[in-house]
Amino acid sequence: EEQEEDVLRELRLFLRNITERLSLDRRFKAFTKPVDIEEVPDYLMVIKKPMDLSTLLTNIDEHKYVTVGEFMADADFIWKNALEYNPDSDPMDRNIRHRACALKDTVRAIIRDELDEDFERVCEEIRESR
Ligand SMILES: O=C(C1CCC1)N1C[C@@H]2C[C@H]3C[C@@H](O)[C@@H](O)[C@]2(C1)O3
Repeated sequence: EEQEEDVLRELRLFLRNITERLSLDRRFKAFTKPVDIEEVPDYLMVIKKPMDLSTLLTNIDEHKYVTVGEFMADADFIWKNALEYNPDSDPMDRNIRHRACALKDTVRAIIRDELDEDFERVCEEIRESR
Protein backbone atom coordinates (compact mmCIF):
# COMPACT_ATOMS: atom_id res chain seq x y z
CA GLU A 1 0.00 0.00 0.00
CA GLU A 2 1.36 3.47 -0.78
CA GLN A 3 0.87 4.75 2.78
CA GLU A 4 2.94 1.83 4.06
CA GLU A 5 5.76 2.69 1.65
CA ASP A 6 5.61 6.29 2.90
CA VAL A 7 6.07 5.03 6.49
CA LEU A 8 9.04 2.81 5.52
CA ARG A 9 10.61 5.69 3.57
CA GLU A 10 10.38 7.85 6.71
CA LEU A 11 11.86 4.98 8.77
CA ARG A 12 14.86 4.77 6.40
CA LEU A 13 15.41 8.54 6.63
CA PHE A 14 15.37 8.33 10.45
CA LEU A 15 17.77 5.35 10.51
CA ARG A 16 20.15 6.96 7.97
CA ASN A 17 20.22 10.15 10.06
CA ILE A 18 21.12 8.22 13.24
CA THR A 19 23.76 6.13 11.46
CA GLU A 20 25.38 9.17 9.82
CA ARG A 21 25.51 11.09 13.13
CA LEU A 22 27.22 8.10 14.77
CA SER A 23 29.70 7.82 11.88
CA LEU A 24 30.69 11.50 12.34
CA ASP A 25 31.41 11.04 16.05
CA ARG A 26 35.19 10.68 16.51
CA ARG A 27 34.70 8.27 19.46
CA PHE A 28 33.14 5.77 17.05
CA LYS A 29 35.71 5.84 14.25
CA ALA A 30 36.75 2.19 14.91
CA PHE A 31 33.13 1.17 14.32
CA THR A 32 32.70 2.86 10.93
CA LYS A 33 34.09 0.03 8.75
CA PRO A 34 34.21 -3.78 9.00
CA VAL A 35 37.08 -5.19 11.08
CA ASP A 36 39.89 -5.95 8.60
CA ILE A 37 40.11 -9.76 8.43
CA GLU A 38 43.61 -9.51 6.87
CA GLU A 39 44.69 -7.53 9.95
CA VAL A 40 42.79 -9.79 12.39
CA PRO A 41 42.84 -13.34 10.92
CA ASP A 42 41.06 -15.03 13.88
CA TYR A 43 38.26 -12.43 14.06
CA LEU A 44 35.60 -14.59 12.33
CA MET A 45 36.45 -17.56 14.60
CA VAL A 46 35.41 -15.45 17.60
CA ILE A 47 32.76 -13.12 16.16
CA LYS A 48 29.91 -14.89 14.36
CA LYS A 49 28.09 -11.77 13.14
CA PRO A 50 30.45 -8.87 12.33
CA MET A 51 28.71 -5.50 12.09
CA ASP A 52 29.76 -1.87 11.56
CA LEU A 53 28.18 1.51 10.76
CA SER A 54 28.84 1.36 7.00
CA THR A 55 27.13 -2.05 6.82
CA LEU A 56 24.14 -0.65 8.76
CA LEU A 57 23.85 2.09 6.12
CA THR A 58 24.01 -0.46 3.28
CA ASN A 59 21.33 -2.55 5.01
CA ILE A 60 19.07 0.51 5.36
CA ASP A 61 19.42 1.28 1.63
CA GLU A 62 18.67 -2.36 0.80
CA HIS A 63 15.39 -2.05 2.75
CA LYS A 64 16.53 -4.68 5.28
CA TYR A 65 14.83 -2.93 8.23
CA VAL A 66 11.04 -2.58 8.58
CA THR A 67 11.18 -1.52 12.27
CA VAL A 68 13.57 0.42 14.50
CA GLY A 69 13.83 -2.72 16.64
CA GLU A 70 15.32 -4.70 13.73
CA PHE A 71 17.87 -1.90 13.15
CA MET A 72 18.78 -1.82 16.87
CA ALA A 73 19.36 -5.58 16.91
CA ASP A 74 22.05 -5.15 14.23
CA ALA A 75 23.45 -1.97 15.80
CA ASP A 76 23.83 -3.89 19.08
CA PHE A 77 26.19 -6.38 17.36
CA ILE A 78 28.68 -3.53 16.79
CA TRP A 79 29.29 -2.85 20.48
CA LYS A 80 28.65 -6.42 21.71
CA ASN A 81 31.28 -7.76 19.25
CA ALA A 82 33.76 -5.09 20.44
CA LEU A 83 33.25 -6.07 24.10
CA GLU A 84 33.62 -9.77 23.25
CA TYR A 85 36.72 -9.50 21.06
CA ASN A 86 38.52 -6.95 23.24
CA PRO A 87 38.11 -8.24 26.82
CA ASP A 88 41.61 -7.69 28.21
CA SER A 89 42.74 -5.25 30.90
CA ASP A 90 45.30 -3.48 28.67
CA PRO A 91 44.64 0.18 27.82
CA MET A 92 43.82 -0.56 24.16
CA ASP A 93 41.05 -3.02 25.03
CA ARG A 94 39.74 -0.80 27.82
CA ASN A 95 39.54 2.15 25.43
CA ILE A 96 37.63 0.06 22.85
CA ARG A 97 35.20 -1.17 25.52
CA HIS A 98 34.62 2.38 26.78
CA ARG A 99 33.74 3.49 23.25
CA ALA A 100 31.56 0.39 22.74
CA CYS A 101 29.58 1.28 25.87
CA ALA A 102 29.33 4.90 24.69
CA LEU A 103 27.96 3.66 21.35
CA LYS A 104 25.36 1.49 23.13
CA ASP A 105 24.24 4.37 25.34
CA THR A 106 24.20 6.91 22.48
CA VAL A 107 22.01 4.75 20.21
CA ARG A 108 19.53 4.18 23.02
CA ALA A 109 19.47 7.86 24.02
CA ILE A 110 18.83 9.03 20.43
CA ILE A 111 15.98 6.52 20.01
CA ARG A 112 14.48 7.37 23.43
CA ASP A 113 14.59 11.10 22.58
CA GLU A 114 13.66 11.03 18.88
CA LEU A 115 11.51 7.97 18.08
CA ASP A 116 7.75 8.37 18.47
CA GLU A 117 6.38 5.16 20.01
CA ASP A 118 3.31 5.35 17.79
CA PHE A 119 5.54 5.47 14.67
CA GLU A 120 7.38 2.29 15.79
CA ARG A 121 4.04 0.59 16.45
CA VAL A 122 2.92 1.38 12.88
CA CYS A 123 6.18 -0.13 11.57
CA GLU A 124 5.58 -3.28 13.66
CA GLU A 125 2.03 -3.60 12.28
CA ILE A 126 3.48 -3.41 8.74
CA ARG A 127 6.05 -6.08 9.59
CA GLU A 128 3.38 -8.43 11.07
CA SER A 129 1.23 -7.95 7.93
CA ARG A 130 4.01 -9.15 5.59
O1 LIG B 1 37.30 -5.23 17.44
C1 LIG B 1 37.93 -4.49 16.70
C2 LIG B 1 37.44 -3.11 16.34
C3 LIG B 1 37.63 -2.15 17.51
C4 LIG B 1 36.13 -1.98 17.62
C5 LIG B 1 35.95 -2.92 16.45
N1 LIG B 1 39.09 -4.87 16.15
C6 LIG B 1 39.82 -6.09 16.46
C7 LIG B 1 41.30 -5.64 16.49
C8 LIG B 1 41.78 -5.62 17.92
C9 LIG B 1 42.16 -4.13 18.16
C10 LIG B 1 43.57 -3.90 17.59
C11 LIG B 1 43.61 -3.29 16.23
O2 LIG B 1 44.73 -3.76 15.55
C12 LIG B 1 42.42 -3.62 15.31
O3 LIG B 1 42.79 -4.59 14.38
C13 LIG B 1 41.25 -4.16 16.09
C14 LIG B 1 39.94 -4.04 15.33
O4 LIG B 1 41.18 -3.46 17.32
